[in-house]
Amino acid sequence: KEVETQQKLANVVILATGGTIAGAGAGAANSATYQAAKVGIEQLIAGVPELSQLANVRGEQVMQIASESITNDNLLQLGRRVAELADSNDVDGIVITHGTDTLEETAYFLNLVEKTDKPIIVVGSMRPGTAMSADGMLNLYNAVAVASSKDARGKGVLVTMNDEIQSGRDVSKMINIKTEAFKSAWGPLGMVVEGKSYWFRLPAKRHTMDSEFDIKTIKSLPDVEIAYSYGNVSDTAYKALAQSGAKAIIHAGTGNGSVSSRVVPALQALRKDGVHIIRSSHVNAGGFVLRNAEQPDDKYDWVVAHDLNPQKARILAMVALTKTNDSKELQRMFWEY
Ligand SMILES: NC(=O)C[C@H](N)C(=O)O
Repeated sequence: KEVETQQKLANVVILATGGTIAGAGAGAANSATYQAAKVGIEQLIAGVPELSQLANVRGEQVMQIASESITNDNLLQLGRRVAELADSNDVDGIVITHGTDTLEETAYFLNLVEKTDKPIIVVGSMRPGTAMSADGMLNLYNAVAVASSKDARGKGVLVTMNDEIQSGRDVSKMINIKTEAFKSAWGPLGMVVEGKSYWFRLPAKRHTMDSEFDIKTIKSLPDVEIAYSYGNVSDTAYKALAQSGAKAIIHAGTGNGSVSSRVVPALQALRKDGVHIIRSSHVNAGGFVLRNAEQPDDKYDWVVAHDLNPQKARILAMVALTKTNDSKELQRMFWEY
């Protein structure tokens, strides 16, 4: 009987990358002072014995780092391993444990490049496992629950934090000191309660199976950098980034991606030199940048990031530039993904 139940359970692989979910502090009161990426995957799995009721779970330690230190090479390495597992007949779902600082970037990257409809869930925690009211155990339990559910197939890469199921494309870390840290301007897709998922909406943008990008054909990612805008901003950072070899610069703009008159001439000149200028917004709750609003993008041959925040715009720009160097194609991709 027990063997029968075991066989009926989905096979879920947990790929561990580090972060606070694998963090450890000196004492239970240390919810914010701790070291990330300390605890190994076997210990994480052993810490949530209830996982075995949800799925046949096995773990792999892909890397062990805090997510602010993730490089493009790390992204490619992780993406390739996810693709291998997704191709395997004995894997039904994949969970990635990840630091929360760049979790939204990795989730969006995988959402663009993984050609599978199997559930891929990225999860982290805001408190280390050693702290009182640590959130990692339940977040991980929820991630495995969603990864093993048939309902989660074909919905793109998902993020389970704070009981919510978020689209990896839309979600962003909005605050760094609360467990209710991850939000999307367009709302969560669903909720996980006691290991069961409840869905309310679907992603509208192209992803995974419907994406024109494929991790298997991406050899490397081009250099795309971000320059932050504010009152009295100068053009120094933009010029320096271009000089160091950036193929595109994401303008992390004020308001609806507005550009200071002190910076406009430099950006026009950089575009003439072949660097793509992509206007996004760093407003907190979610930007919304439209073409030719604020700046004449058609005239300057610039691209707008629409609702993608600067760090997500960087991810799409890197992936898009592996396919095209045409600004009109880039803009199409920014509308579609
Ligand atoms: N909460 C966290 O996971 C933060 C940590 N710095 C990381 O991203 O790895």
